[in-house]
Amino acid sequence: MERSLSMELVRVTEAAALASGRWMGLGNKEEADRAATEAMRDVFDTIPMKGTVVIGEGEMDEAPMLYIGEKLGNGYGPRVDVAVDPLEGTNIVASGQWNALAVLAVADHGNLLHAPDMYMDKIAVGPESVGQIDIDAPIIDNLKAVARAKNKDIEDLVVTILNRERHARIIHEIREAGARIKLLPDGDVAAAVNTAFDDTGVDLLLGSGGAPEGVLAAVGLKCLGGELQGRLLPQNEAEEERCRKMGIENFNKVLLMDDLVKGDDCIFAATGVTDGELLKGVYYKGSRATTQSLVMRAKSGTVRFVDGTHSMKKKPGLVIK
Ligand SMILES: O=P(O)(O)OC[C@H]1O[C@](O)(COP(=O)(O)O)[C@@H](O)[C@@H]1O
Repeated sequence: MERSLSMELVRVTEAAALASGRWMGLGNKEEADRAATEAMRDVFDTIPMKGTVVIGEGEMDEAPMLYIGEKLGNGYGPRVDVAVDPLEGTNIVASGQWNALAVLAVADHGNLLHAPDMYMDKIAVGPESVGQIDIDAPIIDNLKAVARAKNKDIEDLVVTILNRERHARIIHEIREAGARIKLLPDGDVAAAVNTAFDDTGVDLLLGSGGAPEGVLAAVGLKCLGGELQGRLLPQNEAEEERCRKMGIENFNKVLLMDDLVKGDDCIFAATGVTDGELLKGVYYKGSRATTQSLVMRAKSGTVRFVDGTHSMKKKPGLVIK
């Protein structure tokens, strides 16, 4: 993949963030998501690539755009697989909370896990703790290993986990071990990526969230030299069947980094929609708006933060609401 593709792709997440940020706090997650999806779709067609959506807004009959199998790009660049979440954290935007992102990942054709839309158990850490975690080990062992790797006491660690009833046992075990916790209302892609940045103050992500989000986070962590381990959690026979349809026979298998995204020819791009620990959200002032994005390429290991100032007058399609 050409390295210039990363800078092109950040325009896609910027557009989705600019469109959906307008819906912050308005209590309408569907419209916020629709705005992000339409804006993302429009810009994709200007990007020099032959892309196919492998993680998107749903199957062809469920989603009008960015559906699995949809072709993206202007047809002239590399053949790539694309994972998108135009608005990661629809409820976050609707209620004006933290860490909503417009996010995508691109990898060489055939290199992204075609993760079905179901839960995935996850453990994610930044570079210092790579090789130290084990999704099958007791929580306390993982906490001890990460504390050792980061030269911290367990009491110094901060674990992020979605604030869900299904996580009651894990939360109890983390508290028993003495580590601190950040309970998230939503948004475990940002939370996973945050583990790779000291400034965010977050050491580990634990618990289950969306499987598509797990693949997106794995690409982000691959670019940052971190690690995510996952395991699909089909809840019923229909979900097991969906795994098989996506080519996943052994859904109990622990998914390691190379199962989630093969090789290192992959790009991750995200733009903040609402403020987060890592990225600022969209700010509007008159006819201008500012964005902050993160764009990274695993092959080169380059991590870029991109601040954008946009003239909304020149992007009339984005003055949505
Ligand atoms: O809300 P659930 O069912 O626990 O699902 C968790 C998933 O939902 C999210 O919090 C937000 O997803 P949406 O943007 O689709 O609302 C993800 O970050 C996370 O992986």
